[in-house]
Formats: sequence, C-alpha cells, structure tokens
Amino acid sequence: MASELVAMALRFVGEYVRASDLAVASAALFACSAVRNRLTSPRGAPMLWPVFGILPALFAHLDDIYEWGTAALARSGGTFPYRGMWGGGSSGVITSVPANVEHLLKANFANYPKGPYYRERFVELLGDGIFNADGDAWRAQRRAATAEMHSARFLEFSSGTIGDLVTGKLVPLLESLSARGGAVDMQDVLLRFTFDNICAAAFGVDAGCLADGLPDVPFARAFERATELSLSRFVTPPFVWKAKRALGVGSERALVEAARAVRGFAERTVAERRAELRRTGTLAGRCDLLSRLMSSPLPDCPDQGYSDEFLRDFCISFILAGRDTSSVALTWFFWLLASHPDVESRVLADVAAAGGDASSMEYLHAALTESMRLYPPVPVDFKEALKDDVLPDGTAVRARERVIYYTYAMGRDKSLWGPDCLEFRPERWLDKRGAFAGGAESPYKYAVFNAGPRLCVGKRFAYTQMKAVAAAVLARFRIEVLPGQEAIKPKLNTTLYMKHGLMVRFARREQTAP
Ligand code: HEM
Repeated sequence: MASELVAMALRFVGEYVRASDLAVASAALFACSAVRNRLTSPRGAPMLWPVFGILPALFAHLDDIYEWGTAALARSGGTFPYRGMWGGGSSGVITSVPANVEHLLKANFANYPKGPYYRERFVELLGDGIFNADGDAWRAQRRAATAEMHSARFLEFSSGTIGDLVTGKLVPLLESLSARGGAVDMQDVLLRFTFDNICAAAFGVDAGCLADGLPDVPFARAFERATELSLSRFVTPPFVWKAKRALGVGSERALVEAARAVRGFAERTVAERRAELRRTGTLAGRCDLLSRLMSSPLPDCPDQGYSDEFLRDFCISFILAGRDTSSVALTWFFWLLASHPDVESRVLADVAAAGGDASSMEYLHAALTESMRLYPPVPVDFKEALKDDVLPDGTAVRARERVIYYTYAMGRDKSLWGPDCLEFRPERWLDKRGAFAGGAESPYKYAVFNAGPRLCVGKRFAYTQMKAVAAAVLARFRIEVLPGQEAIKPKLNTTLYMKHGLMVRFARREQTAP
C-alpha cells in the first residue's frame, strides 16, 4: 500500500511538476527556513542553514575554528544556538558567559551530567572510569581520587616521581640533544614526559616513552589511537560509525583493537599488583594510585575492597585526563616565552630566587596560568541537559541538548579580561607584592581546570609537574624556536595540541650566556 502511494506521488510529480518549479520551491523553502533561523538566533550568531545547520560555517573555518568561534561569541553577546545535520542530540547552545558556566558546573549541576552522548563515544576505552561516569559511579571514584591525590603521602610520592623523571630522563635527553645541536619536536618530548609521569603516578610502572632513542611504545601508541578513534565519533554521523561498529569494520574495528590493547595492559598491571599483594601481604612500599586504592577498604563497606574492574577503569581514566593536558600547556608556554624575553627573564629570576622550591615560584605560577588563559589545554567542553532549562542569560535549553562552554573564547574576552586580553601578561595574576593572586579569581571565568564538583582532580599535580619541568629546562637551556617551520596553530581536537608540533633547538645557558 505504502509503495503504491509513493509510486503515485512520483507519477504526479513527473507529470505535473517541472524541474524549474521544484528548484523555485526548494529555494523558497530554504530562504524561509534561513530567515526563521536568523530571527530566532541572536544577532551576530553563525547562520544555521536549513538541513545543514551550522556545518557550512564550521567547514568554512576548519583551519581557524577556535578564532572563528571566539569572534562569533563576541558578536552574539556570548551565547548562540547550534545544530548539526545528523540528529542524535547534535544540537544545543554554545556559550562563553561565566554565569552560564557556573550554572552548568555548580548551581544546576544535577541537570547537566556528561550524559549518554559522551559516554557512548568513549565506552570502549574508558568503561566506567571517572572521566566517563555520572551519578553514583562518578561519586565513588571522585571520593577515592580526591582522598588519595590530596594525601600527604601521594603528594610527596608524586613530586618525587616528577623530580626523578625530570633529572633522570628529561634533562639528560635535552643535554644530549644540545651537545649534538639536534632539533626536536618539543611537543613530542613533553607528551612522552607526561605519559611516563602519569603512568608512574597511576600504576607505578615505567612506560618507557622517554627511554634512549625515544622509542615507539605499543601501550602509548594504542592509547593515542584509541583516543583519536573515540574522538572521531564526535564528528562522524552516528548512523555511519554505528553501522561500522555493528559490522566490525574500518575505524570501529581499529578502535576495538586499540582499546583492547590498552585495557589488556591495565588488566595485566592490576592482576600483577593483586598477586604481589597476595604474595607479600602488603603494598605499603608503593605509593601509586593503583596500589593505594588496592590497599584501601571501600568507604561504605570497610570489609570489602575495590574490584579489579573498578581499578582498571579508574587508572585508564587517569591516564587520559593527565597524559596530554600539561604537556600541551607547557608547549604553548615555552613558545610564548620564546617571543617574550622580558617574561622569560622574570621567570628565570624567580626560579633562581626560589632555590629549587617550586612552591615559592610565584611568577612562574602566574606565567603558566596566563599562558593557559590564552591557550587552555581543554579549549571546549560540554554537558548534556537532562530536563528543559533556562540559562542565567535567558537562553533556553531543551532536554537532551548540549551546552558547549568555550574556554578558549572566555580567555580572550575583552569584557572579562580588559582591552589587553590578547596580551601575554603574567603580571595580571600578581598582587602588589608580586605574590600570585589568582586564587581569588572566579573558576567560572577561568574554567581551564573546569570548576564546581567536577573540578580537575589533578590541578595541583599538574602545576607541580609543569613548574618542575619549566624551572629545570629554562635554568639549563636557552630554547630556540626553529625559523621556517609550519605555522604555529592549534589542531582541531578536544586537547589544544599544536597542529604541526614545535621544532626547537636547545643550547646550554652557560655556553651561550654573554
Ligand atoms: C594543565 C593540566 C590540566 C588541565 C588544564 C586539566 C583540565 C581538566 C578539565 C577541563 C577537566 C574537566 C573535563 C571534563 O569533565 O570534561 C579535568 C578533569 C579531570 N582531570 Fe584534569 N587537567 C589537567 C591535568 C590533569 C592531571 C595531571 C590529572 C591527573 C593526575 C588530571 C586528572 C583529572 C581527572 C581525574 C578529571 C576528572 C574529574 C571528574 O570528572 O570528577 N588532570 N581536567
């Protein structure tokens, strides 16, 4: 019956409607829809095209997407709606208004979980880990993570592992490079450093990325591949990647294989640690997160411990969270210093005056904070609404829509940071005595580490790590950014990598100092 009706309709179209009529009707429909979208979006917001939504604007700006989004938010007063073309919840609003961000991340936290959209795309790699979890599953991990990471024992252990890695691996590597006059991709070196560092902190294992010759490490490669393939699901129509997943082909098959390699490594590490605990009766000599949690009772059931699956997912999430963020932050920082010699001199003076005590390097702390304002390692993030809501600036959000908060644009907003908002000026974070005063800044205006109940658990760890690396490298080496390399710009990703890396040469300071 239905097929007969379709056939009749097609015959009617064929007999009575000319192609030119169809073209005029489509153009009229297109124009009406465009006008309606124009009227319902704020002035200055990107055009939402019929059928294609925001995609034409996005594709036109793939090469400068962060700058384009920043300008569009400034033009539209800080919030505008967006729509993709393939359903599955690909619509919502984009905002850079601190009051909206506070609403999402704190005031109405319960209405804005990470949500099923995020979870579905990361489940193969992350399982139920903290980064992928909501509700009780998230709360349990959050409690465990906060208790362990803020314990004096972990803080001492982690600054020890950071120091060992800096002096034992990173500095010797840069020394040998500088002796040979060799150039290297600074971003690659820093990514290797933070991968080894987070594996040591989370699992108590040496991943070996910084070993001699900078080898290819299968676990690190599988992790990177699994992350990239999970992220590709965000820009692929769901019917495409879900069909590939059902058939087990192409990128979906590669994702399953890469995620299996990562989870296999984590499972083996957990099993070996469990065996060690059974054999020796204690893990008291180990301070990494896995060993500490394995030795701890569940907060609500003191006679039970964490399951091996919990420990596996917890550690994988930690590696994802802590692996690339601080390395990209440092890469942008070193690049900014290379073009701001005045700031570099003040950092050097601060490092020298601190005599190795990173906690008293206040100018360095301010310079890193300022660098992340301009180049936030997580440039955009999003939450998914459970129920209809209205944001503080009056924007309506419907259930299942996403609210994307644009940290990159917030850091470059004149109304938040003043007319010199595009300048790299660490002094804006210092009080009159030169002490770091950023603690008083609203985390909803500077949302680089997220804010509210899901504030980054590794913030303190990240600063310790970044300060240790920056102080050790800058005190020993002058960094020369190689001229003539591909333009320095961000890569389109959820982490703000430099698109082509950062080719540099290191020269020992005492050899080159005048
Ligand atoms: C400069 C470095 C870092 C920056 C800018 C940063 C930023 C962030 C941001 C924006 C989030 C929220 C992500 C989201 O919910 O979608 C987050 C969460 C998190 N970060 Fe970091 N991070 C950094 C380093 C680290 C490190 C080194 C670790 C681990 C040692 C870490 C552990 C975590 C964890 C476990 C979460 C999840 C918290 C939760 O959902 O409750 N981060 N971080």
